[in-house]
Amino acid sequence: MDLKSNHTAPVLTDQSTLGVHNSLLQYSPRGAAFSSNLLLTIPRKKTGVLDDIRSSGWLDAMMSSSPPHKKINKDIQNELPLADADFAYRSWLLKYPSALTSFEKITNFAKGKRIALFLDYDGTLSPIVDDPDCAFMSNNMRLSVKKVARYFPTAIISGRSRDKVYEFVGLTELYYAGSHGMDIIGPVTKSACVAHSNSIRSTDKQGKEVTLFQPASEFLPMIEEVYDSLVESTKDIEGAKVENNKFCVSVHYRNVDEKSWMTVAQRVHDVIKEFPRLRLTHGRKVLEVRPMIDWDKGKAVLFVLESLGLSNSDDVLPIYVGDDRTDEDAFKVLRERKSGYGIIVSSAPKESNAYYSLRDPSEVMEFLNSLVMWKKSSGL
Ligand SMILES: O=P(O)(O)OC[C@H]1O[C@H](O[C@H]2O[C@H](CO)[C@@H](O)[C@H](O)[C@H]2O)[C@H](O)[C@@H](O)[C@@H]1O
Repeated sequence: MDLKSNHTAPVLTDQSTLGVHNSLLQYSPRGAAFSSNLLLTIPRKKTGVLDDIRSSGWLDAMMSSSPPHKKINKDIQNELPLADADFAYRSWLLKYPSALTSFEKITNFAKGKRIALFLDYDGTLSPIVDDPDCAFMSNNMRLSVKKVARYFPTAIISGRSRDKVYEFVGLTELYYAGSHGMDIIGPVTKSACVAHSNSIRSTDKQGKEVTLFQPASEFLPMIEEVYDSLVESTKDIEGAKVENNKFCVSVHYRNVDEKSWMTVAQRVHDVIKEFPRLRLTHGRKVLEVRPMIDWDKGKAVLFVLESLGLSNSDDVLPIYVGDDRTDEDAFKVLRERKSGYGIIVSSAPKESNAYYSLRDPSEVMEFLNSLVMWKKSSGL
């Protein structure tokens, strides 16, 4: 990869919200009707590091950060018996209808429009597994993504490093955005050049000319440093794993005994307090450390649409499918634009900015296959 640019990062402007350091702010749902654990609190007082961690809601967020994927007899988030959990899920479906049962409605709306597809990776195209290095997507899923990309421009928008997610997906016909959209590779088009002054021409692994956009490139040395510090400071916590996602770092605690989650939070807090230009967000059993810039998956979606010449257009229908809190930024952008649909992938009720839902990656695959069938049969 040929990288020459020295970009200036778009600066996050809401750092002083409620006078709280941004690293202590996290995704706050619109109002958790089903799971009160999802209501995250903002620290009222800061008398010490441990107080910060307890009162900031880090632990609450860590507890509620992912539905269980192994235990099937209980909804651990609410400790509801199966029948109640099922009832809660069915009630939730009234607010976020299944994209499969609403398929006709979606395609009716898509008539005469060009669909642009955005897919998150972990938990959307591949099931959540204990070892992040083994989150492989199935061959059937790969085939479905390949087919759908023949008909609709398709981009993967992941928190992973772009190289890693490409390694997992392995399809050259897609656009890729890694590090929560802070590392985007797309086609060389006229609109890509004007899409953002920070875009540069580069070459991909196949030697093809591409447009590269890395709004946080100035943070690379800092991310390397924080990665090394996090590895060092968590090395004695059994099960903790630190992943370098190039422009952000993930600290996984899925395999850490729950009794030590506080220690994980404490160590991460201790490290990032030395880096005031970094912030922390919560994912599924993962703490994500990233640059404090005004860029997220939502901005990445707009960037890709613009690069492809598909923005500002009434005849484009963007669809974004994702399962995590960081995907909410993209759902929100589509909702605010009043064009396009967010589809949340979840087997448990949770508040979202999405319009529709799918239960798990197997339903995502069914949805992608249905899009292909619809397109073929409509002869459009
Ligand atoms: O935006 P995404 O593509 O969804 O990436 C978000 C994070 O995904 C990965 O972690 C998650 O999936 C792992 C594998 O199933 C799982 O072990 C982990 O608990 C999940 O949080 C990835 O490893 C992270 O770096 C991404 O930030």
